[in-house]
Amino acid sequence: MKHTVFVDGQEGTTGLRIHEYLAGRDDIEVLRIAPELRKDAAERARLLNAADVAFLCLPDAASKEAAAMVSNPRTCLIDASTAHRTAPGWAFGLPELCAGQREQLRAAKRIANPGCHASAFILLMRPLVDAEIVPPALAVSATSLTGYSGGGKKMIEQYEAGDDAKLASPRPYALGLAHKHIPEMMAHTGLATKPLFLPVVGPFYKGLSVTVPLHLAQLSAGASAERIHAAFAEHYAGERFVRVMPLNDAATMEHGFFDVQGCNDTNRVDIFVFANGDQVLLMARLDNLGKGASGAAVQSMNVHLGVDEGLGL
Ligand SMILES: NC(=O)C1=CN([C@@H]2O[C@H](COP(=O)(O)OP(=O)(O)OC[C@H]3O[C@@H](n4cnc5c(N)ncnc54)[C@H](OP(=O)(O)O)[C@@H]3O)[C@@H](O)[C@H]2O)C=CC1
Ligand SMILES: CC(=O)N[C@@H](CCC(=O)OP(=O)(O)O)C(=O)O
Repeated sequence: MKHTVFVDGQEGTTGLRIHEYLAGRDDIEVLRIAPELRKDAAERARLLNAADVAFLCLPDAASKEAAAMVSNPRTCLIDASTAHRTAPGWAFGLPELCAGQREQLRAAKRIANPGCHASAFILLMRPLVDAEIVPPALAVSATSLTGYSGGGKKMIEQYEAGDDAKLASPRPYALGLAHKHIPEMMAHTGLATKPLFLPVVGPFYKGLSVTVPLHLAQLSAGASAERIHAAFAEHYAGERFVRVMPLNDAATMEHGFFDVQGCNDTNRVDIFVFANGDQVLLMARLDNLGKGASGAAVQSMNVHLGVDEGLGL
């Protein structure tokens, strides 16, 4: 029997991408809302409760509203918004987070998909906190470079209108140092000090990389670039969607520039460690619409349904 799937927010950036991933799957029957009813509460509630899996690809407030509409105990919600990522009763949709995460996603009926910046940051920091290389109290800084599709339909329209010269250069934002991903970055890494996080949006459609600079002297005794790299290799051994690149990746070093778009059109995360003496640079890159959003949501659905985790990805 096919699993029924509904995407609430089917016309949005992440919703459309999820539909692309689901197209061609013969184990899934997609329920579609009539375009003129896509904001009609009663029709949304009917479809949410008819689905085995419902993706919420909505602004935070509408996601909370949708979650409150579900009374069918069989419906599994996978929320792409920020609304539930640290909420009690919601599992975090990052199968690679730690041992036991897949079992949680298999059992959960409420799954919160990680934010795009947060996915990359957490995948860098969690293994190092778990391996006791990064002390949980460490004050960490991170920068993220992201394509403009991360800002959804409105930002895409601004960039594609092509009439604002200011958009031609990279734009740092969240200068209030309170980006909405910080709570999940702390909750799912175990870092006790609020990271200083600076995102930068650039004039390209998609692709994202988070960079975390570290000084070995600030880390636990015995920390080295080799130990950091080994901790990643061990944590992600056997993970099909995480690729730990060689220490000081020769191809990137030779080229001299980092390719932020190198994971585009994949569900993959690439992890890099660059080091020189006491200084280490950690980088994780992903497609913000792939592993940063819609790909991750489909991956979590696959884990929940107990089918091949890479189906459709
Ligand atoms: N883009 C990205 O890279 C990522 C996005 N996310 C998150 O995923 C969620 C969706 O983002 P994204 O797809 O980019 O956003 P978009 O703005 O592209 O799409 C959101 C969609 O939701 C629709 N919508 C708004 N309110 C309602 C409502 N009350 N009922 C039904 N539909 C509604 C909008 O309708 P209309 O078309 O009329 O505007 C729009 O089609 C957000 O919470 C976002 O923060 C998460 C990770 C990455
Ligand atoms: C370029 C841009 O604006 N990106 C968005 C993040 C997109 C994302 O991951 O989204 P959610 O947490 O909303 O799900 C931002 O930084 O707010």
